[in-house]
Amino acid sequence: MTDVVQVSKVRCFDGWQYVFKHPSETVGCEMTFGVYIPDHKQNDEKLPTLFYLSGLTCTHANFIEKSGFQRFASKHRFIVVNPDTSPRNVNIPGEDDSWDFGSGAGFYVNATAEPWSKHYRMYSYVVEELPQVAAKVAPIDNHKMGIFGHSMGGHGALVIGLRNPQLFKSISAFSPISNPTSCAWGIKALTGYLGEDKSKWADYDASLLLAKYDGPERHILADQGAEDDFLKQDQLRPEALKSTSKVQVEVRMQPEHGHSYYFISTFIEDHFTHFAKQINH
Ligand SMILES: N[C@@H](CCC(=O)N[C@@H](CSC=O)C(=O)NCC(=O)O)C(=O)O
Repeated sequence: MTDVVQVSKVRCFDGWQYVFKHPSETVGCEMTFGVYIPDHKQNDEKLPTLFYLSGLTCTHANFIEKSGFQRFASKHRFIVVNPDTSPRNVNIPGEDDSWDFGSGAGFYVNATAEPWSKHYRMYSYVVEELPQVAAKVAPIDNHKMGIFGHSMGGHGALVIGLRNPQLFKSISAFSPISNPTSCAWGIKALTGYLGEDKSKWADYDASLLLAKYDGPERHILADQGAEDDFLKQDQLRPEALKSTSKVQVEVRMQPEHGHSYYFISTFIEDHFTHFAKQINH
């Protein structure tokens, strides 16, 4: 028996877009996530799987409804799993007061500061619980998993991918918050969730993790819109993502593009091609 409940199922590009919900042990509330499953042989065939992390203010729905990813997931026969961006309705005073902190803004950290530490554990949710829960409803090949995301979710994908290279064989991002210890969004979130001691923040900063990464070689693809207002406000700082001997970081500055899902949908195909290359090379 499974405690995962199907919320919806829609036919899309030779596959099915599902939404599920389940009671999460990790974050202590009900969590909703999307799963796209392309048509495949029914007999025990496991499929490569991409996990997508969304940005500030998003639920599971933004990516499903706006990115057009299903066409390419179907073409490559990849499963795609995408969670919500935070716990919700957990009765923390002020949880719904900001668009860049609390609900819709979990920042993919395990909070240690009160009153957030009991529920705001999105790092462990994505790394430990979500792959297991999703595997109850989809034929995930857990040797061929990758992670990508947008903005706050791009930060989450970079951090989680770099810290868990055995789990996630591919990493890519759209307009990631690349250096959260040095931008306003990141400083607000890390102070609130982890406390004032900045030495505790480094494990959640991709640019700092890159400098000390010593795992298997990686090629990270990051697309960035050159006209993105958040880039101009210095929230994203892609220049902080430096290649190392172990990690080639390819930041593609895309002229005339902004931060929105119009930008994501324009380049989404390349992130599926990137994943295909990383798991097959
Ligand atoms: N406060 C604004 C801006 C919110 C916004 O732009 N969110 C982005 C992610 S920003 C970094 O994580 C987003 O993906 N929005 C969802 C969408 O569908 O575009 C606002 O509330 O509009």
